[in-house]
Amino acid sequence: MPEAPSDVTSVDELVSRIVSSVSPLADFPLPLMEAFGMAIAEDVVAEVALPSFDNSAMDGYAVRAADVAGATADAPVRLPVVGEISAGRAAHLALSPGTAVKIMTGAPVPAGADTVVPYEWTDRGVATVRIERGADAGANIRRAGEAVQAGDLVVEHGTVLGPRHLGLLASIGRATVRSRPRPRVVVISTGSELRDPGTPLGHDSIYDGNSYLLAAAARQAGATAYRVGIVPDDVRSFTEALSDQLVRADLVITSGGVSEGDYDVVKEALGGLGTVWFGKVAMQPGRPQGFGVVGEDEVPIFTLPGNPVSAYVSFETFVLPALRTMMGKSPASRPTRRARLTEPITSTPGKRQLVRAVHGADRGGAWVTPVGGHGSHMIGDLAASNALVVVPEESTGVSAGEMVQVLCLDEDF
Ligand SMILES: Nc1nc2c(c(=O)[nH]1)N[C@H]1C(S)=C(S)[C@@H](COP(=O)(O)OP(=O)(O)OC[C@H]3O[C@@H](n4cnc5c(N)ncnc54)[C@H](O)[C@@H]3O)O[C@H]1N2
Ligand code: MOO
Repeated sequence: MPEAPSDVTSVDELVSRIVSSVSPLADFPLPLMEAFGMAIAEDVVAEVALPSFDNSAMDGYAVRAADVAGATADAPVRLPVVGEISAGRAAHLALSPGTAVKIMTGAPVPAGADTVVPYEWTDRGVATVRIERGADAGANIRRAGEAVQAGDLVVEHGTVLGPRHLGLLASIGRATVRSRPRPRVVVISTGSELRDPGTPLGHDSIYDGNSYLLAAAARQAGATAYRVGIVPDDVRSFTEALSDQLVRADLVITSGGVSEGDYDVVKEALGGLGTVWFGKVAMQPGRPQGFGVVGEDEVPIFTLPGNPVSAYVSFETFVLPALRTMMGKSPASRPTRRARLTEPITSTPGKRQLVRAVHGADRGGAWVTPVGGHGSHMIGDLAASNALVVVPEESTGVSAGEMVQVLCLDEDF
């Protein structure tokens, strides 16, 4: 039966509430490697040109093109070698007409030279060199400013820094760049039935998979994750654990204890504060949700449902946009891609369904195949999937062969 609209919040409404209520973290200068994967919060203008001086592209001899013009194996040119310049050990040499200077790749071209003859065209002579082929003026010389000019805008505000950006920033001499830091995310699992992996299980206990699932998802999103682990279904223990953790948190994620049970500790502990909303979202899985702020610093908190698939899908739908907003990354939510559905999906109208699936591509284009069943405890299916098919709220089902919207979970964006 479709939900009564007054009872439930739509996914889009909650996402936009979340995105508009979290703020980007303050930016500050970060050492380059710490800024890897983060959005830069400044426009970077090169203060130096690259290359910063004319330099050789080859190991060989710096000469004047006119002096070697017409050289052949049968009619070689012989020039005295008057010096040697290697990269990083360059004397200020000037080349006189009719002479050669040995030069290594990257070394500054001496004044007076206008070309470099590679070793391969010579006898590699030390005192004199026999040159068997001429070189055009300008050949094998990398000109100052050819790669980047001083004053060029090299990295734009908002760019997510990857290896190539870091290489360029270091090359123009930047040791730090203004960037927003990684949000510090604290992950707390609630449930008296939970045990740590590696410890014995009782007949009614289960291992805490969620804190690993969620901490890893937070890390994959670019955050620093602190996995606090298990807190039992006891309001005092939960409140203590939460207030202990708030000092190091930019964002808190809890799992479990938010539905209608008699021991739903998260709801009980936070429900009275008035700063955390609890409700139902028109989404499957991930119906019970909570979002708000806690503590003096008003740290955003997401109280995700305990079923593992629900917790993960809720992270993807609600926490990821918040983290990306904090990091200054855009878009906040993962963009969907279109793919051809290979098997039918049934759906009840009134809620958005996010179906675990495997996504791939062949010569016919992108395809997506649902994995497993609907149950939000089916973690095996979750691990076997790499995508979620988004079945819209109004849909009554999708037939095989139709095009659908897909979230590709392991793709960077
Ligand atoms: N009467 C109702 N019952 C339930 C409703 C409802 O509307 N009315 N909603 C169901 C839905 S949908 C979900 S989702 C769950 C959410 O429950 P909670 O968030 O309160 O979570 P728990 O009850 O604590 O646990 C649910 C389930 O997940 C397992 N779990 C919990 N934590 C972990 C963990 N860290 N690692 C692995 N598995 C975990 C737990 O053992 C339970 O099996 O509520 C439904 N009930
Ligand atoms: O919504 Mo619960 O998240 O169906 O399993």
